[in-house]
Amino acid sequence: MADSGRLHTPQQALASLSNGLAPLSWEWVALETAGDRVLAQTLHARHDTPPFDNSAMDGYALRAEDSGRVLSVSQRIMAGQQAAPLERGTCARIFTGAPMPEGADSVIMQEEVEVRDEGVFIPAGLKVGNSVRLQGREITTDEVLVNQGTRLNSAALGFLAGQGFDRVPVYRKPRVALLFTGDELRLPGEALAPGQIYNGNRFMLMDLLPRFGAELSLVEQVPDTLEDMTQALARASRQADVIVTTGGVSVGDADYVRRALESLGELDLWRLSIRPGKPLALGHINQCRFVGLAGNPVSSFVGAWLFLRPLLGGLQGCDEMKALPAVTARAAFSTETAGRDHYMRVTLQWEGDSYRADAFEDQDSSVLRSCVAANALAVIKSHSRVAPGDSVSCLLLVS
Ligand SMILES: Nc1nc2c(c(=O)[nH]1)N[C@H]1C(S)=C(S)[C@@H](COP(=O)(O)OP(=O)(O)OC[C@H]3O[C@@H](n4cnc5c(N)ncnc54)[C@H](O)[C@@H]3O)O[C@H]1N2
Ligand code: MOO
Repeated sequence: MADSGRLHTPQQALASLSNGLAPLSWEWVALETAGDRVLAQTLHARHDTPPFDNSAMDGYALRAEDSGRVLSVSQRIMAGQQAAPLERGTCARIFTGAPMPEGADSVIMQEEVEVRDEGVFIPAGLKVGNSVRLQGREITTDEVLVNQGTRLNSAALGFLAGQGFDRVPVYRKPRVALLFTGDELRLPGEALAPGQIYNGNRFMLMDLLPRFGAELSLVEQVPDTLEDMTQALARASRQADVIVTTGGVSVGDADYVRRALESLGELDLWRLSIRPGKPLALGHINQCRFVGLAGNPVSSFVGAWLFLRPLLGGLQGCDEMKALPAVTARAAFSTETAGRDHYMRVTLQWEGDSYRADAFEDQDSSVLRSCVAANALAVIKSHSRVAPGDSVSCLLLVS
């Protein structure tokens, strides 16, 4: 049972989440579907890249020692063609990416030569290796290509394709059950009765969690009773790796989530010294992890970035997702914090030599509008003051 009297630090929450955290099983997937997946094995180069010496320019291939003379053109080599050995005392017309003919050791680009009736005049002083991309320049056979634990970005996909990989071993996506509490919630498209609101968190989290690698296995609205919540958690824990709830983790009369969790598994930690998102609850039901996000939309949004991203990253074997990248910016706002660290939603703009951080004026945890233009969270420590121009640390919201 978690100590309900004190507030925990975000570091304690992250430590609790990383307890026993290990990647799930892995699978082969087609390269075209592997974007943002995490590599489950280190891959090695199958061949040299580039696989043959080739020209970096459109021009003429020759022996550098022949420069300073007029050379006749003995062959023409396009990319994709095979070259014949270069005849002595001649040059070859060559194009970017075309294989170097055996015997040639340099390329001169066409803008630098003079084409005459009797041949091509090559100015003197050409250096061996000029404008030649040597075989294996990028990588050689058996060298490490991409390390296990790398999240495959677009460049990695192109690089792997360049090595002929058409499928790759990646960690399985964590299955996430997303449960919403709050009898006041309706779906867009339905009419609102007095007192009701639309379930914004549903759309926010259904978009955000897959960006962190989640596969949503269940998305459900749970009626605000202890029995319904207990049944929903039990069902979800049998099919998901992670259960995420929003709302119902504070101290209100309808806040059943913690009690339901404790009847089935364990509450590991509750309540953080942060704003927004104080009532965050962490726990588990058998092997299934539980993250209870506070219901206020901004609390859910910030909690997902700070805690679900590293958890889902850990389940996918991705160290890079342990922490958000940080930059220092100049505040374009003033604020004063009380007893909790404040994660303010800010818009960073590069101003030539530094970042400027603008904060949406209303930073209340119910105002999701404050997140719409935000690309970072400025972390303002408890009991501190920030004035315009002060340096603030900002966590970048990159998924
Ligand atoms: N007496 C106290 N009251 C509250 C405390 C406290 O310490 N003592 N903490 C406050 C803080 S801080 C937060 S944050 C909220 C979080 O409470 P819950 O996690 O129990 O969330 P709910 O009460 O269910 O909802 C809060 C708020 O958010 C709206 N909501 C909920 N779900 C959604 C959704 N899916 N989409 C859009 N909006 C949603 C809900 O209608 C409420 O307005 O508790 C404070 N209270
Ligand atoms: O912890 Mo709450 O999100 O500050 O309103």
